[in-house]
Amino acid sequence: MPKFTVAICGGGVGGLACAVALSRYPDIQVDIYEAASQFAEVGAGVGVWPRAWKVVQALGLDRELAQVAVVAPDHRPRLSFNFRKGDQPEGHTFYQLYTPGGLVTIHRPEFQHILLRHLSPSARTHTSKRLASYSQSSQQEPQSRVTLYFEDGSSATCDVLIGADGVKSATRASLVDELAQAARAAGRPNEADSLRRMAQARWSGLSAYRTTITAEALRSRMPGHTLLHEPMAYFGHDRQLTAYPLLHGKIINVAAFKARYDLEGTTMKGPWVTEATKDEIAADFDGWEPEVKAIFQCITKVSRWAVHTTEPLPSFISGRVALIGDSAHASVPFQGAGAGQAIEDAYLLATLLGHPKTTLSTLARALQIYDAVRRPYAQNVAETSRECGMLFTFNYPGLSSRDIQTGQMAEKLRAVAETIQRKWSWAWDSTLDGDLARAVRMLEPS
Ligand SMILES: Cc1cc2nc3c(=O)[nH]c(=O)nc-3n(C[C@H](O)[C@H](O)[C@H](O)COP(=O)(O)OP(=O)(O)OC[C@H]3O[C@@H](n4cnc5c(N)ncnc54)[C@H](O)[C@@H]3O)c2cc1C
Repeated sequence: MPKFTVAICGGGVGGLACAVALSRYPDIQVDIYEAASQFAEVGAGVGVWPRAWKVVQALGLDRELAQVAVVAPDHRPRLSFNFRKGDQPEGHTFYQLYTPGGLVTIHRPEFQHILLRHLSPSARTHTSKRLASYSQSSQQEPQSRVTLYFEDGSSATCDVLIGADGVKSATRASLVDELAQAARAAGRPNEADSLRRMAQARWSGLSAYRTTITAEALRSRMPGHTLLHEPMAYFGHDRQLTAYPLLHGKIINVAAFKARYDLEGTTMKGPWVTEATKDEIAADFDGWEPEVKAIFQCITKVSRWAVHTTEPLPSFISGRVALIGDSAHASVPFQGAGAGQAIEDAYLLATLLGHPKTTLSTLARALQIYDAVRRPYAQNVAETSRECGMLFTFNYPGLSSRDIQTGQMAEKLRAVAETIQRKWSWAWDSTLDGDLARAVRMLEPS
């Protein structure tokens, strides 16, 4: 007989990492509800920094992942990313971003297969189950349950619901509605109105072209291309391109961004993901250096994503419901941190739920601790990701792109790079261990 049941809504990296982390506790029954008809990831890469990689190791996934990932040798400090100013005919490398601990780059579908393989046999997966909303009793009694309502008309119940349903999260919409109702009932109508606005994701003003190319194609176009050996980040005004090798260097992940910060926060009309052509991307990066042009020439298929984010929520939890990953804190991807943050949320929440002190009657407390420990950190990472995006595209306050085009270029670029290095230091100078220990201490007051 399980001590309680957990429903996870969404089988992306966050939801599956959470299910794998909960699989360590045989007394918790896990059900995963995924909207798609099968578990499928976008055929792109994901970079994982040391903080999240340590969680991957704790979950016992690292050996299998190392077979398919590009891992820094022995995880020793190394120079990881070359920063190059790319919006001119002759590229100019202005910085080498030092990434102590290294970056692990993983092909997303392989990552998902490995997570699925590590689910406990008792974890039940349900596909074609798109959550519409949920309800729960406002009285937090041990026997109160959460009811999930799916778009196909069916429903399910659980003791805890974890919303891992990404940036368009239906769980977040229901949770924000609960928080707004509570604010209104407490006589805070203004707070209720601003909460309601947080239910939906907002366009960041960024479009991301996402694709992979083969190293073979790139080698035949430009045998000495830097990307054949090292990750690259190319910078220009309102444009940025990050690329790195995957699958032991056989393929190269490419993410090219176009910024319209004047449109940040607006509502995007039409689909968020559309097909694009290599001519469109080449036109957006017209005048860029030959290395960048060579990348575009190798493209066979490319899609364009309108990158959406969420406003900082005042809570990731409500009663017996918790949000993790992009449903809680979707950010722009300029620190390569969204998936890593989802993995950290998943691991910390699962550790609290699996702890012997957590029972049906203390569930709400475990969720409160999750919120108290994870929310400030994850929201800070989302904010620094936004700042890095502005630096990458030379839109940072006090940073004029004219300065960069003209005489003061070297000095300004170095300042940009050093700021980026500083803003990324969270990724390699800290671990989740301290937060985990603090969370467990809060569960076990002396
Ligand atoms: C261009 C780009 C590059 C990026 N690069 C990196 C990187 O290098 N490193 C990094 O750490 N992060 C990166 N990210 C961010 C990362 O992709 C996300 O933060 C991460 O995928 C979030 O994981 P998640 O599980 O929370 O959500 P998702 O991966 O979006 O998964 C959500 C799941 O929920 C399902 N779902 C949705 N709605 C429902 C519903 N109503 N009911 C049931 N299921 C539902 C979806 O089908 C999906 O399977 C990048 C993002 C972009 C756009």
